[in-house]
Amino acid sequence: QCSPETISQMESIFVQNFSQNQALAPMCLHSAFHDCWNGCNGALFMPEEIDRPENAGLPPLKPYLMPFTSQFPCISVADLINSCAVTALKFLNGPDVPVYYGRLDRNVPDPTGLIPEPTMSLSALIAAFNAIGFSKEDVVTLSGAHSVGVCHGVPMCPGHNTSFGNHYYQELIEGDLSGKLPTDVELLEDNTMRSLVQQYASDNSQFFSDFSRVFGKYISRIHCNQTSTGPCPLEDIGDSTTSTSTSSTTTSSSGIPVVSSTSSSTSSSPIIIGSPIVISGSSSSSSSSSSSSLFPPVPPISGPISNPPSNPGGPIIAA
Ligand code: HEM
Ligand SMILES: [Ca+2]
Repeated sequence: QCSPETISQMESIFVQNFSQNQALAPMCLHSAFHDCWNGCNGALFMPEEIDRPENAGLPPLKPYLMPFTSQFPCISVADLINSCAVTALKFLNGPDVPVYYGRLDRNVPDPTGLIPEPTMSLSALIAAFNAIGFSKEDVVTLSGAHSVGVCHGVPMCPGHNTSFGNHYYQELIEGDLSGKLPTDVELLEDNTMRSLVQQYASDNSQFFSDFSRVFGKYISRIHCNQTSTGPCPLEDIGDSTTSTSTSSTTTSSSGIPVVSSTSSSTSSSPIIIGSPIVISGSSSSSSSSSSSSLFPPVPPISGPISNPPSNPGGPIIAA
């Protein structure tokens, strides 16, 4: 297990890299959502998992984060993902989220088809979260993560997507639906959920404290067969994931609909704006050939941003 000093060393590397590439911090936050759905176990980066359509947008994170495990052998992949996520949240001006270290990695991919699809109905979305112990209010809270980042290159909160905050809820209320997912817009369909959207829209500190609590709970979800000092709320699932959940529904892979205009019409085809893959030539520095993959080509956020992404030209991994 890493010392607090090592953890903070890692976090300062994250922060340095976040400021060099705008796409990175939202990706880290997104990755914790995906790794922890079936338990924070690092399996997200297994080859069988990362390339699944449900993980679209996340593959560039793997070659960025994995080298940390050789630089800092004390950290598990699962802890690395969560460390990056909570550091990202702070970097993006979001709240502090309690995080502990000591998760163990699992060498079996999680079942496919568990992560909620952006096209699912509100009732299916609520049911999916209920099944893992989260209320419909929690769905409203967690969805606020879409105040940052992009969906297939489209800013989720255009003009505001580099800062975590309640502008997401304000845009929903105001009917400014550009860049929103169908599941975002659906939060207005249910009275209870809509009133929480309204509360958050007018009270950022309530949003922050709820997000900190609910996301903190979410990233503490590990399996009980992992010897960890942290919370352990999930049942032991053993280590033989047979082909369970055959979930036929992996369809929407390439076609995630994003609400494109301020009207409520959804476009039937995916909107992919610009966002060319910029290869950050890891030009100079540290001889080793592997260093070129340390900072991967992550797509820049298109649309208005406060702070243009600069080409990092290679990783900054402090010795
Ligand atoms: C409620 C169900 C959710 C659905 C259906 C959903 C779906 C999606 C989709 C389709 C994307 C776009 C990925 C791409 O670029 O192709 C996305 C992005 C993102 N999601 Fe979610 N999400 C959900 C909940 C969450 C939660 C709970 C979090 C974290 C707390 C989260 C964090 C993010 C972030 C930060 C991004 C931006 C990623 C980036 O900029 O690279 N999402 N989500
Ligand atoms: Ca996982």
